Amino acid sequence: MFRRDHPLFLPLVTFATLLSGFLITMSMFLGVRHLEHQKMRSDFHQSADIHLRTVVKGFEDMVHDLRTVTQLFIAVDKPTRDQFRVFVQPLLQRSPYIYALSYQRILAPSERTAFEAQMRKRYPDFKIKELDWADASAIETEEPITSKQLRIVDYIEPMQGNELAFGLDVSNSPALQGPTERARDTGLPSASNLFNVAQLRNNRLGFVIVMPVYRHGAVINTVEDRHREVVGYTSAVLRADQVVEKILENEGNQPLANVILHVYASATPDENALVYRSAIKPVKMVETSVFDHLPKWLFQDTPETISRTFDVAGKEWYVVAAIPVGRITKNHEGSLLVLLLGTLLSLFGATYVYVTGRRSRQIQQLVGVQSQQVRIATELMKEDSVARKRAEQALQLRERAIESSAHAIIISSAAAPDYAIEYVNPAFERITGYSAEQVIGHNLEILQGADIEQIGKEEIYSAIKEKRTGNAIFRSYRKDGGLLWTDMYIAPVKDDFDKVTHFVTALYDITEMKRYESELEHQARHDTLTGLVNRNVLRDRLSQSIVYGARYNHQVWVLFLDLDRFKFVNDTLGHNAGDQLLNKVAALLKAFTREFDTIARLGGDEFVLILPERPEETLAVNLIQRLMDAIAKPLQIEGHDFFLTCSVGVAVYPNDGQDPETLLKNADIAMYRAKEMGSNNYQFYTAAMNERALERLRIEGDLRTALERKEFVLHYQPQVDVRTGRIIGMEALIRWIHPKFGAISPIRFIEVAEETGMIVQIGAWVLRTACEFNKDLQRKGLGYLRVAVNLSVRQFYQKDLVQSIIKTLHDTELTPHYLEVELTESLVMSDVELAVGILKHLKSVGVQLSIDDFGTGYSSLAYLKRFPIDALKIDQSFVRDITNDQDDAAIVASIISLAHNLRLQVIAEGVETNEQIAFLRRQHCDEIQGFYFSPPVSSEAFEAMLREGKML
Ligand SMILES: Nc1nc2c(ncn2[C@@H]2O[C@@H]3COP(=O)(O)O[C@H]4[C@@H](O)[C@H](n5cnc6c(=O)[nH]c(N)nc65)O[C@@H]4COP(=O)(O)O[C@H]3[C@H]2O)c(=O)[nH]1
Repeated sequence: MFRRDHPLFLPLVTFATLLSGFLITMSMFLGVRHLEHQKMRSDFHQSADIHLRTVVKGFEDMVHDLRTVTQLFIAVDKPTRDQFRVFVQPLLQRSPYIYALSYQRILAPSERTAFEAQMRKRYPDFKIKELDWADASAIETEEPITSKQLRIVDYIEPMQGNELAFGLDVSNSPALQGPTERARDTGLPSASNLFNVAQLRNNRLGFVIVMPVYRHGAVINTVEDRHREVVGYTSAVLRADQVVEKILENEGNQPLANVILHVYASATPDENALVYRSAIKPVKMVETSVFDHLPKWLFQDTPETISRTFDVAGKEWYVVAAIPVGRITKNHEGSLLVLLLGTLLSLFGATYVYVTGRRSRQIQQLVGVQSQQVRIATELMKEDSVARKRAEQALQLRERAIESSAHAIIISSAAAPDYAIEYVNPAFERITGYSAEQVIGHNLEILQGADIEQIGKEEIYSAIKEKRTGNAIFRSYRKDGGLLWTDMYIAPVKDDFDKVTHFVTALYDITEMKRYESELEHQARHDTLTGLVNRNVLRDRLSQSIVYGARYNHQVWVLFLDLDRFKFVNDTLGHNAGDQLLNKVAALLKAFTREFDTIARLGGDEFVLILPERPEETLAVNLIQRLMDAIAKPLQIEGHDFFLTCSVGVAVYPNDGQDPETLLKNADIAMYRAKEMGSNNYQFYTAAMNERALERLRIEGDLRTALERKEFVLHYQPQVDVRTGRIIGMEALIRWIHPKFGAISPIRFIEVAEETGMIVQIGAWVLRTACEFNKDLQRKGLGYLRVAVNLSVRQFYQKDLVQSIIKTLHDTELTPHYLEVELTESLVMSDVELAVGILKHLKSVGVQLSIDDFGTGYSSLAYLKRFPIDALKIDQSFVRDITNDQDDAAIVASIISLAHNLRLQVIAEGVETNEQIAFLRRQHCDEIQGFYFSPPVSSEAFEAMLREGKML
């Protein structure tokens, strides 16, 4: 077009250099930027998904809690106010986002007066309240507004903060009408819209979920049955402005910095129904701007959103997560660097071309002599070669950048049908294990091996065909056959004539991410320690078994299995040993069950088995016994022999429940009953157990404060020397004087204290009080007696047991010799080596040691020799029949002679008659304790007995 000496030649060449430099830079910048954007999106989707799931799960748990409360009304006919309170308290603690749990009782107008009179017995000022629903804050008088059926908020917890709702007639509430009718007609939980809830002051918005309670035992088949039989509703009140925040807090999910979360109590994003917003700026759902016509990923500011609707007890809610608007530099350092370097190189190149061009022209003009042209030409050639060298260097730089990229980069020909690979970088060789020679000339499909049917293939082939960029995820395989998950990005490369000659492909190794993803999924369904399924899967499987059982008229057995004294293995040998034990039990259970049975671990030492009945295999009770026998076989852990037993509760579909929750709850109750019966036991669920379970709950709740409130006292039972007839010792026995239920036997609460760990404080109090009392008797000159104190399992394995006994003796100034520690036989036999060590330590302090309930456990006489003990206490079950059962008489006689051979003292417990004393005396028993001489008595009565010198 222009000759070299044309005035426009130089600017044009400079401009062309600059332009091509910019074009190359831009295309590299766009490519890298696209990859960065894809990564950012995938990170956002991952974290947003976690948040959305947490919110949805929180609402499901809330509905589940309400179902649990309703279960109380199904399980117990007309539960009392106190039962309700005890039952819901743990639920409220566990789910702090619930503002109140209540029971609304339906009353006919004629029952109103009687109901009020009944309530006044407990609440003297009680009146049914009516509310002007147009202005929820105004509570008005006792005159009824309507003569329709009433719905009174009868039980409500917690009372504090909900006083306004207590006794309120909610039958006229416009907000509750729809949900209540829906719940009544379906039997399912039903949520209201947002409205000004009465007890939430200052017109605060809230919503309520209600669930119907039908008459106990009613048969419900039709909607008419539901209308007739409904007697009330359970309900949960939630504060709109707190519920989501508390769910996130409760689940331990801190709001993520890179996600904005909005939750609406409506099916669409209605600002009036917005209940939660994690950032100040609202999320713009629709953005229209000039950028809409350009690819989205080019502009960082384009918001990403994920939204979904979910069900809250029959109401559709809407939740949206969005990515916050970020700085242009954030997450895009790579592309910006490419842009910067590219621009600099382009400018440098253009300047260089311009300067060299101008210089040569100047020379031309200056010399202007034909003869010098040769020299100038030579000069120019030299400079040209330098320029070429520089250009080569720039090219080498780019090549080196590709060579040192951490990700695999492949350049393949655009010629169909092979699209043969022409170049792979070292990262490709490292990631795939193929050398460049092994893949050059082949198609990229070499990486997929035989696994050719893959979803991403179509996208990549159409991108190649349409000559555009494409992205897909593939299961690829390394040369050694190992699975390699790859995220593949492909982009066309054009020549100077705009023709696509090659494709450049970037491969990201996402194997780790995929493994993590599948691990997460596995973890969500399995117990990490044992690999057994977890609670979520258990529910699904149980539902399936129930459907199967209903269709073929088969039973389904749900076994709730809890290991006895497992906590002590953990406490004494450490968690590692505990874990090994759980794994061994899991393996035992797996070996024991059939292919279609399900075994789940619920956490801790709790396992659940679902055993569906099959036509070829009916379920029989001896199955449970076999299972228990299998577990009872000795297990070797860290060189220790463990004799582990378990307690099993069984609930049977369809008799003991029709849904997974009820069956699991009832199997759990039955398991507790089995434990109460003395461990190593199984029990089938019966309706009566429910009452016991409630009582247990009550005891557990009150026991926490009993020590503070000084509700415990010690009674003392004398121990008498058979030869002299004198009192030589006493056993301290604890009594709980409950403010409401009166005296509660230790048999009923010691085990609960043991399980909850409260026994440690209670036991310390017993020890101190007994030592103080004994020292007091000595100071008063009433003799030097021995006081025996019972030690429970958990106390025995307590790390600082010996130190705390030494300290108590020191504080109370009692000589160690006058304290006797009683341990049960089964306690010391459970881990003989450990027990011998602790006993020796105790003995070194100077206290006396005795084995209680001797004869009931499985003592081996060989072991008995190794224990540094002073006395054996023969269990009262043998003593009871010594005068009329020859076997018992023989057992007692041999225990006495055995003990004497081992130089141990013998105390007979539960001695009630003169004949028994005569027998024991003949057998040379050393001491007796029992009602015949005296029952356990208060400290004052015991002191009086000593003063009057009572003798046998
Ligand atoms: N039928 C009959 N019974 C008699 C006779 N003489 C005494 N007894 C009762 O037999 C039990 C003896 O205590 P134990 O075997 O250690 O059994 C105790 C002990 O295992 C536990 N216990 C009591 N106090 C404590 C304590 O402070 N700490 C611990 N860890 N356990 C305690 O509770 C169990 C029951 O205690 P109690 O109800 O006080 O029951 C006491 C006592 O009242 C008799 O002639 N006939």
